[in-house]
Amino acid sequence: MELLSEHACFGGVQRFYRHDAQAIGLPMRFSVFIPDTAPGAGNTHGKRPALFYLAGLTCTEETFAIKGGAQRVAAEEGLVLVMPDTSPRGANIAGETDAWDFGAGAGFYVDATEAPWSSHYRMYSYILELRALLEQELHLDAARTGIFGHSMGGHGALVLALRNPHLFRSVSAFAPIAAPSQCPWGKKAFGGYLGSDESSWQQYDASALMRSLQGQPAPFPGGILIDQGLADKFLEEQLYPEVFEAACRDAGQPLQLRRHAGYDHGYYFISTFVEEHLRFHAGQLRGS
Ligand SMILES: N[C@@H](CCC(=O)N[C@@H](CSC=O)C(=O)NCC(=O)O)C(=O)O
Repeated sequence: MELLSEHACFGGVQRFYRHDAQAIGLPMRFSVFIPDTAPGAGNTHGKRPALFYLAGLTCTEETFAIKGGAQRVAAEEGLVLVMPDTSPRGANIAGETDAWDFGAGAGFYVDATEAPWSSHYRMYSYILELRALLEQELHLDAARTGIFGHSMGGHGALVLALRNPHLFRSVSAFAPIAAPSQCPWGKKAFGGYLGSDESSWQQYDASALMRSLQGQPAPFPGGILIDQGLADKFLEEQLYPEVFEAACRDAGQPLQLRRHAGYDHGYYFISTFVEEHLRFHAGQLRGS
């Protein structure tokens, strides 16, 4: 891991790194907030609880660090924040930067199976690789790691958590793309990255995954938290929180889906409710 820059922040440090990502086959950037750099500070047996944040379309490893306003509460709760980039960069695939909702900045946290994307666009595996890397390098506590995200990153967080509840103990989202197989963003991304066989899309669709869990114990008995603004211009066409809500109800998965009048899709909305997400995760991760 190459440290690119670091900045003192709320008694801890906000860092930016680059590393060679095996899943991607290219260098990737990510940022971390470490609440206290003293060895063993504020954590158990020298291991730090951590929270991954997956950002949305057009974002980078900087977006949440700059706009989310999360570091003060993360410092109070002793949580490491991990903020990966949202796609491979510099894959040099024709058309990669033609659209803001597909290609660069729009990796959708899936492992592409369709050429030419399949050579580098493997963001699902990349997040798991980064988690394992930082467990070693930053002494993250494997047993106390949570995940959250926004929009495309909310979709990624829900999918990564639902498929790996043994790796992520808590999950929440802001305005997630909750049923991507059914919306234009998801159809475009899944069609391009995974091909036209929609059965292969279901493994990356949080609502489909939740439906498949009916009859099994709820993977997150402490609940899933979702905040959604009602003035969000993408709500009706792209997000479908009600589909995920119904799937949770049918599967017996506790869900707090909070609908907020007047809030849109952007970082003013996220920064308003981010403290409650951090406290929610800290509470879940503190349990045994
Ligand atoms: N360029 C788009 C708007 C793109 C956008 O709103 N991106 C969101 C995530 S959307 C789903 O993943 C975002 O987080 N943007 C970063 C920010 O700083 O707000 C358009 O023209 O509408």
